[in-house]
Amino acid sequence: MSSRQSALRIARLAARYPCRRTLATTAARSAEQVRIVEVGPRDGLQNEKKAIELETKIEFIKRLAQTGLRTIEAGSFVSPKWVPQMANSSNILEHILQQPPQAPEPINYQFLLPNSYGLGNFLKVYKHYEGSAQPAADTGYPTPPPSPSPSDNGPALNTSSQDPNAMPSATDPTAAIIAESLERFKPIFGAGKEYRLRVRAYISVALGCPFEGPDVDPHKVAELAVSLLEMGAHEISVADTTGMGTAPKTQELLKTLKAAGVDAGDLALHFHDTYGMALVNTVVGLDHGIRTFDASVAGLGGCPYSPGATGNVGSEDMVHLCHSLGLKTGVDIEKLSRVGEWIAGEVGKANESRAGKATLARLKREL
Ligand SMILES: CC(C)(COP(=O)([O-])OP(=O)([O-])OC[C@H]1O[C@@H](n2cnc3c(N)ncnc32)[C@H](O)[C@@H]1OP(=O)([O-])[O-])[C@@H](O)C(=O)NCCC(=O)NCCSC(=O)C[C@@](C)(O)CC(=O)[O-]
Repeated sequence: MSSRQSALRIARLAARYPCRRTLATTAARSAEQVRIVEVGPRDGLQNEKKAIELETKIEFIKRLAQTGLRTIEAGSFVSPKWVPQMANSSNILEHILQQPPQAPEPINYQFLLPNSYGLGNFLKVYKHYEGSAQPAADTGYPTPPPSPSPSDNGPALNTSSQDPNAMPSATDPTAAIIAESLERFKPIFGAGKEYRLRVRAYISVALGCPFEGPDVDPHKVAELAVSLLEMGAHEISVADTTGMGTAPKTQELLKTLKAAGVDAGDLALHFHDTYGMALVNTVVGLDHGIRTFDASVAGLGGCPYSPGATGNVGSEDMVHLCHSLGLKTGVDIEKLSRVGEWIAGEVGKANESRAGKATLARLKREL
C-alpha cells in the first residue's frame, strides 16, 4: 500500500470513529481504570485434553462473575473436530441468557466465532432469547481470530488461499491468505450490526509466529488492525500467542499501531507467559495508554497451534500488577485467587499464578 493510500485509509478511519475513540480514551485516562478480560473459560480450557463437565464450566463462570470482573470470554463456536473441549458452548450461552450469573456489576460475555457456521450456531441460541424478559446485559461479542502471518492463518483458521475471488487485487500469497480470513468474517461483522453485538477481533501471533519465527512485521499487524476497524470491529485484541514478545518488540508494535492511526482505546493486549515476559510487556502496554488486557485465572491455557506455548498470563498476576501501580480493576483479588485455585484443582493442573498463590498463602497465615 502506498503512503498516500495509507493516509487516506487512516483519514477514513478517523472520520468513522470520532466519538467512540475520544470517549474511550478520555474515560480510560481520567479514571485510570483497567479492564481485565477473563479468557479462562475459553482460551484457558480449550486446550485441555480431559473433558470438563458442563456443570463445572458453568460453576467456573458463576464464580468468576462474583469477583468484580466485567468481561468474561465464556466459550467458542468452533469445530468440535478441532477443539472438542468447546463443544458445549451453546449450552453455556443458553445458560447465561436464561439465568445470568449473579454479579456485582453487569458483565459482558463474549464468545469466539470463527466463521458463518459458528455464527449460525451462536444466533440459534441468541435469537431465541433476544428481547426476552430477562436477557443478560450486553451478551455476546463475536470474536474472529485472524493473524498477520499466513502460516498461522493456515492451521488456526484453515484458510486455503485457493479462492482467487477472496481478494481480487491480492498479488502476493500473504495478502491473499489474510484477505481470505477477512472475507470469512464479513458475515460476522454484518450480524454484529444487525443484532447490535460488539465484534471484538483478535489478531494472533502479533509478536512471534510458531512457523515463521520471532520477527513478525509490525506494519502487517497495523494493516490488519486498520482493516478490522474499517470492517466494524469494536475492539482489537492483539495477541502474543507464542509468548515471544519482548519489551522492545511490544513498544515497536504499539508505536507502529499508533502511527497507523489505531487508537490505544481501540486495543486490548493478550499475552501468553511462555518466556515469562507477559507482565513486562503489560507495563509497556500501560505506558502506551492501553487499558484493556486479556488474562486467564490460574494462568490456564495454551495454544493448540503453538508448540510449547504455556498459558495466558494469570489474571491474579495482572490484577496485582495493576493495583501495585495504583490502577483500578474493580476485581477482588482474594475472591479471584480462590477461583483460580478451585479451577486448577478441577482441571487437575498446577495453579500457575504467583500472585494467586501468594494471596492464598497470606490469607491462610491471617486465619
Ligand atoms: C477454522 C475452522 C472454522 C475452519 O472450518 P472449515 O473451513 O469448515 O474447515 P474444517 O476442515 O476445519 O472443518 C472441519 C469440520 O468442522 C465443521 N465446522 C467448521 N466450522 C465449524 C464451526 N464453527 N462449528 C462447528 N463445526 C464447524 C465443518 O463443517 C467440518 O465438518 P465435516 O464436514 O467434517 O463434518 C475450523 O477448523 C475450526 O473451528 N477450527 C478451530 C479454530 C480454533 O478454535 N482455533 C483456536 C482459537 S484461536 C486462539 O486460541 C487464539 C486466540 C484468539 O486465543 C488469541 C491468541 O492467543 O493468539
